[in-house]
Amino acid sequence: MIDPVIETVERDFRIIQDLRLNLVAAVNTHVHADHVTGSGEMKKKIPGCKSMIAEVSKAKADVKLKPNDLVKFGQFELEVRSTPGHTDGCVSYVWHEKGMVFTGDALLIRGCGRTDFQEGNPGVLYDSVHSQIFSLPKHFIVFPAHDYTGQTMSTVEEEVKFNPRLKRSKSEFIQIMSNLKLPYPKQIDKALPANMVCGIFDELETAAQT
Ligand SMILES: N[C@@H](CCC(=O)N[C@@H](CSS)C(=O)NCC(=O)O)C(=O)O
Ligand SMILES: [Fe+2]
Repeated sequence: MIDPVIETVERDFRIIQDLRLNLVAAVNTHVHADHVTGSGEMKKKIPGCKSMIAEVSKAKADVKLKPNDLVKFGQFELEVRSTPGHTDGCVSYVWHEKGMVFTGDALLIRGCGRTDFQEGNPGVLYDSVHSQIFSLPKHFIVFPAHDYTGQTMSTVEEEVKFNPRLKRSKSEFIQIMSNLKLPYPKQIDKALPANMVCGIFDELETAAQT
């Protein structure tokens, strides 16, 4: 499961049970700022499920991923590609056999992750997306972490052609990203510390007491 969300853990757990699946991993694309990860709660429900996130993020997890690592599940595997720029620890997961890429907040549909907090850097993000995602075969399906218009997927070809930010030159992109003036995510103050400890609030309390 990629980027589980704490509020939907019960729902997702029921689906996993209905389908008689064995969840081997709760993998995160980055330390999210707008919601708390469900990785820790899912691990409590499914012993053996391992939480994963990029080592660079410095967040707690069972498996700290490095670029080019392979996340294996059943007969399949996801390739970990480092795509910093929204945060330093952002990764995208490429499922080569199925022609899919899970881009987190690095590449959104006709957009991209903001670069005005955490370790945001528009130049770095531009290079990440162009070198690690736009270099994939054009038919690969793009699944981002968010969409604010109800869309769920795109393709590499569509984003190369139509992404209004990333189809431009690097200097134009940096200019656009520096002038977005977006409001801060509502949950940021709660989400960032919680996501450093797998979304488990008990761990936060323990850390505060020591
Ligand atoms: N309104 C939402 C937060 C919206 C937001 O800032 N989204 C982030 C991704 S979550 S870190 C983003 O990068 N947006 C890019 C954009 O162009 O909108 C909330 O309050 O949670
Ligand atoms: Fe994010």
